[in-house]
Amino acid sequence: MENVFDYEDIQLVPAKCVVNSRSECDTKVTLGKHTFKLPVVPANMQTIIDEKIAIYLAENNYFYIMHRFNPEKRISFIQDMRSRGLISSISVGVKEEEYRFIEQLAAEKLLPEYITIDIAHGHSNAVIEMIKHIKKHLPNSFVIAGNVGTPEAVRELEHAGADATKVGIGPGKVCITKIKTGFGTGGWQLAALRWCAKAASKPIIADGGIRTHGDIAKSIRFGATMVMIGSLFAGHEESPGETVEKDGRLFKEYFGSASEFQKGEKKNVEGKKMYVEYKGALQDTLTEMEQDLQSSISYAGGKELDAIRHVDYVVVKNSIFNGDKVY
Ligand SMILES: NC(=O)C1=CN([C@@H]2O[C@H](COP(=O)(O)OP(=O)(O)OC[C@H]3O[C@@H](n4cnc5c(N)ncnc54)[C@H](OP(=O)(O)O)[C@@H]3O)[C@@H](O)[C@H]2O)C=CC1
Ligand SMILES: Nc1nc2c(ncn2[C@@H]2O[C@H](COP(=O)(O)O)[C@@H](O)[C@H]2O)c(=O)[nH]1
Repeated sequence: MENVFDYEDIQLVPAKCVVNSRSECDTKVTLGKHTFKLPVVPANMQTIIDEKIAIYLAENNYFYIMHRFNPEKRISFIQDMRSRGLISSISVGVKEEEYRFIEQLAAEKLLPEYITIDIAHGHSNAVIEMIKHIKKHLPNSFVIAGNVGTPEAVRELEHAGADATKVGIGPGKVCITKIKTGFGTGGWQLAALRWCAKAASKPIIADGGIRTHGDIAKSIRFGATMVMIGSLFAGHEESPGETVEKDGRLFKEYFGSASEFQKGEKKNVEGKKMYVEYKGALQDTLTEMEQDLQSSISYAGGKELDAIRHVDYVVVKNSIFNGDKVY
């Protein structure tokens, strides 16, 4: 791999505007059989999403993926979503009990629309076997498999039956995989996304490393259909993490799914905890993301997300912020 770069090293080049107002630009995206308001999904982590947020997102036509860290609640979660007429989108791991869980869903005719196989090193036989198992028992569920960081992995998981792959090993804000193992796409996630997208024949979800709303547009330019985001969704009123007060300011916890706080033990720890300043209502962030993305589409010279995929870009190594901050 040559010419690696990350989000902060890239600027997209504006094209002639074809709208009179940014409100004319449409941020909708289709994944599988459903169309969603934004090409963005909050990370399937315990301090980012819970059942209440999942219901809110589904009711308001945003994509969501429920985490897998309360495995005993998944059946009732699917039943509840179904009784409300909402999409079910859950996560699974690859251990033996997860095979029985998939069989139980099939036996009870509980058919989630989306199932995400969520493990750290997704380029593995464990994931390939789980994709096949899900496709055998729940052939109509849309399977997202990850995480991976190479074209070989994308091709192998697609070949095994995955409907989408999730790209990103170690670029996350609470991730320490890159430090503890020396491996990953941290620092070159955007280039890894481009590399993987060139090999993909199905949608890619870019996962981790998004620090600004402009990074969503950049992900789409480099091949993502959808973008998974943790830290920007942490710290909201609705966020499940603990709230703490420090020097009169409110913060909420955000911890890694492979941290000791998630695992309850210090074994194979590859994640940490941080505190994120309280951000207010989740909907305000979603609305701002939509507006910023509408603006991105207008700069791309189009009316729909697809326009972003065709713009030129320049590499401006580490210089776009010039010391500026958004807030
Ligand atoms: N996107 C990212 O960069 C990363 C994300 N995470 C997140 O942390 C959570 C926990 O992940 P994970 O530890 O995979 O989940 P699990 O603890 O459920 O592990 C899944 C299975 O994969 C095995 N496994 C895990 N890592 C490796 C590896 N490097 N090589 C071989 N086998 C492995 C585990 O066995 P054993 O534990 O015995 O090895 C276990 O059998 C997930 O939500 C994941 O998304 C974690 C790290 C990186
Ligand atoms: N290496 C680790 N990665 C993790 C862990 N928990 C979650 N994640 C990944 O991070 C993204 C979110 O990234 P962000 O930059 O938007 O905050 C998430 O979707 C996972 O892929 C972990 O413990 N270790």
